[in-house]
Amino acid sequence: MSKSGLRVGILTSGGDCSGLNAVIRSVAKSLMLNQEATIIGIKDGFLGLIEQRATPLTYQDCSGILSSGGTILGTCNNANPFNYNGQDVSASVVEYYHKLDLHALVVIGGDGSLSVSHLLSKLGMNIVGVPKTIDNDLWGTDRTFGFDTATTVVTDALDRLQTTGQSHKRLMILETMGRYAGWIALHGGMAGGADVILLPEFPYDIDEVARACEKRMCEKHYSILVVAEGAKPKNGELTVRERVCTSHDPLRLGGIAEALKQQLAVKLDAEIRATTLGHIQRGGSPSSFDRVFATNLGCYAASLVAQNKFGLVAVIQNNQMTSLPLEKVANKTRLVTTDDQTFISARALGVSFGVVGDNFK
Ligand SMILES: Nc1ncnc2c1ncn2[C@@H]1O[C@H](COP(=O)(O)OP(=O)(O)O)[C@@H](O)[C@H]1O
Ligand SMILES: O=P(O)(O)OC[C@H]1O[C@](O)(COP(=O)(O)O)[C@@H](O)[C@@H]1O
Ligand SMILES: [Mg+2]
Repeated sequence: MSKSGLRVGILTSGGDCSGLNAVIRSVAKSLMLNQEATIIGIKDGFLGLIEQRATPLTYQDCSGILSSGGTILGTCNNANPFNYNGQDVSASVVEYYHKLDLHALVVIGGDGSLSVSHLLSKLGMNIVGVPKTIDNDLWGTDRTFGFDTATTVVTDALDRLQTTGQSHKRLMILETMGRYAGWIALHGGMAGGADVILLPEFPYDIDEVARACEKRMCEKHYSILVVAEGAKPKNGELTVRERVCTSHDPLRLGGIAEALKQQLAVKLDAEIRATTLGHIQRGGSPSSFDRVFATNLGCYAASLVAQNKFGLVAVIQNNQMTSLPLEKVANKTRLVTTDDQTFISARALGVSFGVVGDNFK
């Protein structure tokens, strides 16, 4: 046991993203170095708490992982302690937390995981949350780590699609992730110079999309369209890739790029190719921005633990680290709005969102 006797658990939950290991390293090293804490790694998110799988992390375990993608702890996006195969196993999760003799638990997760964390903290667990997701859709924080890396992947893909699209004079469609939020498509699309960006927040009019593509094809003989996986036509449905019935939100989105290609093919006299980036956006080494940001978040979360401040989420607001109560963040998401500066810039540059006039709603 460490001199201070402080025992802190850590877990990663929900879809992985680049920078998870940077947070684990930062939380663990700063608590070990400054509080002489013992760090207990919980395996596979909340599943590890349910199935009682945890192991101490040594300083060495947390070294050399800053640049690696994924999570050394594993993760899970369908293990809800309040509904695990139809049963509420939250009491045994709390019991296991006490059995591990934890002073606190750091949960690195997205909207779903932070909602679970809020419920567990109401049952007496000392929890500090660290927001993660490539989707950048968490309420209360200006951004999440993993997002910069994901948009960098989108940008690289668009640069590549541009050269091949230009050579063949084609309309190139790229589908990004993001669930019901358009942040990845908006930022990736802007960084990659897209002509048309379709977001979940603003259902598109297919004739307007066709008009915008045709205009660009006439002007420069090729065009780039970015579509978020959660985008849908006006009065239309989401495009669903699969259903994970054990998940709190069973829908897995995907396939809109191919669907759009079919819809546009009958309206345009142009060759069209569709690409879906998928999990490439989630994997691999974090960008330098995400490494530093994730490290800062981890250190801040560790400082909250050291000060016995629990039931909180470490966030960034106006470039300052601060914290918010879990209950404020739980069950909320942050979507693109028309007053977002990147959206405003896109409109000023003539990017089409497939919406007629100013009919954004
Ligand atoms: N609103 C919610 N209330 C309770 N549990 C939830 C809620 N949303 C998701 N969960 C559970 O939280 C875990 C992670 O959720 P998920 O949405 O996959 O990831 P993320 O934390 O990245 O949003 C899963 O075990 C899921 O069953
Ligand atoms: O890996 P899965 O289960 O296919 O889930 C895909 C979803 O996870 C994400 O990559 C990340 O979402 P979360 O951060 O909320 O887990 C979404 O963009 C995407 O819709
Ligand atoms: Mg989520």
